[in-house]
Amino acid sequence: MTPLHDSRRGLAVILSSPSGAGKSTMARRLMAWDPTLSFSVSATTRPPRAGEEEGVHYYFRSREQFGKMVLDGEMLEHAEVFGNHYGSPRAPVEAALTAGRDVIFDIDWQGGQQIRNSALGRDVVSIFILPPSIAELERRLRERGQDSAEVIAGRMAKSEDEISHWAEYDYVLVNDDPDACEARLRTILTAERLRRDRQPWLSGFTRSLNDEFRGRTT
Ligand SMILES: Nc1nc2c(ncn2[C@@H]2O[C@H](COP(=O)(O)OP(=O)(O)O)[C@@H](O)[C@H]2O)c(=O)[nH]1
Ligand SMILES: Nc1ncnc2c1ncn2[C@@H]1O[C@H](COP(=O)(O)OP(=O)(O)O)[C@@H](O)[C@H]1O
Repeated sequence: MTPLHDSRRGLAVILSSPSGAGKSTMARRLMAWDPTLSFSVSATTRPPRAGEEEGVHYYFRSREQFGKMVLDGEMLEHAEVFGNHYGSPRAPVEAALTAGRDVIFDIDWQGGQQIRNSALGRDVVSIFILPPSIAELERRLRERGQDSAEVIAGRMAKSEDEISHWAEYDYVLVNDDPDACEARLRTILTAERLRRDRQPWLSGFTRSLNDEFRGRTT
C-alpha cells in the first residue's frame, strides 16, 4: 500500500488583520500548540522594537538591502506598509513546505493577495482577524506600549483600509476572548489539514481495499 502523506506539501496559513487585532499573539499561540508549524520570519526596513530579535521576529534590513533582495527574486511577496517595506523570504518557506511543514505568515492584505495568486495558491488557507471594536483595537495598540502616539494614530488611520479586505479571506474571526480565538484557529487548521490529506488518504485506502477484495475473489 502507498504510504500515507508520502508526497504531502505543507499549507501556507496566512494571518492578516489591522495592526493590534492580535495576529502575532495568535501566531505565537499556534506555534506553542503545534511545534511542527513553521513561522515565516519576514524581512523589514522598520526599526526593531524593544525586545524584538533579529531572525526571530524579523530580519531587520536597510532599504538598500531590502531592495536588493527583491531584485534578486528572494521574496515570495513584498509590500509597503505604514511607510516601511516588508517581505517574506522565499527560500525558508519553500524548504518548509516541501518538507511537509505548514507555514504561518503574519502579513498584510497585499501580501495575502500575492501569495494567493502565486504558485502556492492551491495550498493556501487565509484567515482574517478582526478586533471586537475599533475602540478595543486602539486600546490594544496603546496597551502593547511599543509604539509612539504618532505611530498608533497612523496604524488606526490605516485600519479601515486593511479591514476592507476581509472578504478576500477564507475565514474571518473576531478576536474577542484570546482562548476562544485560538480554539477556532486550531479547528480551522485541523479541518484544513484533513481536507489537504483527503486525496492521498482516499487513494491509498481504496487501493488497499481493492487489493483486499481482489484477494477474496481469486
Ligand atoms: N506583505 C507583508 N506584510 C507584512 C510582512 N511582515 C509583516 N507584515 C505586516 O506589516 C504590518 C505591520 O507589522 P508590524 O510593524 O510588525 O506591526 P504590528 O502588526 O502592529 O505588530 C502588519 O500588518 C503585518 O502583518 C510581510 O512579510 N509581508
Ligand atoms: N483577545 C485579546 N484580548 C485582549 N488583548 C489582546 C487579545 N489578543 C491580543 N491582545 C493584546 O493586544 C496587543 C496587540 O496584539 P498583537 O498580537 O501584537 O497584534 P498584531 O500582531 O495584530 O499587531 C498585545 O498587547 C496583545 O497582548
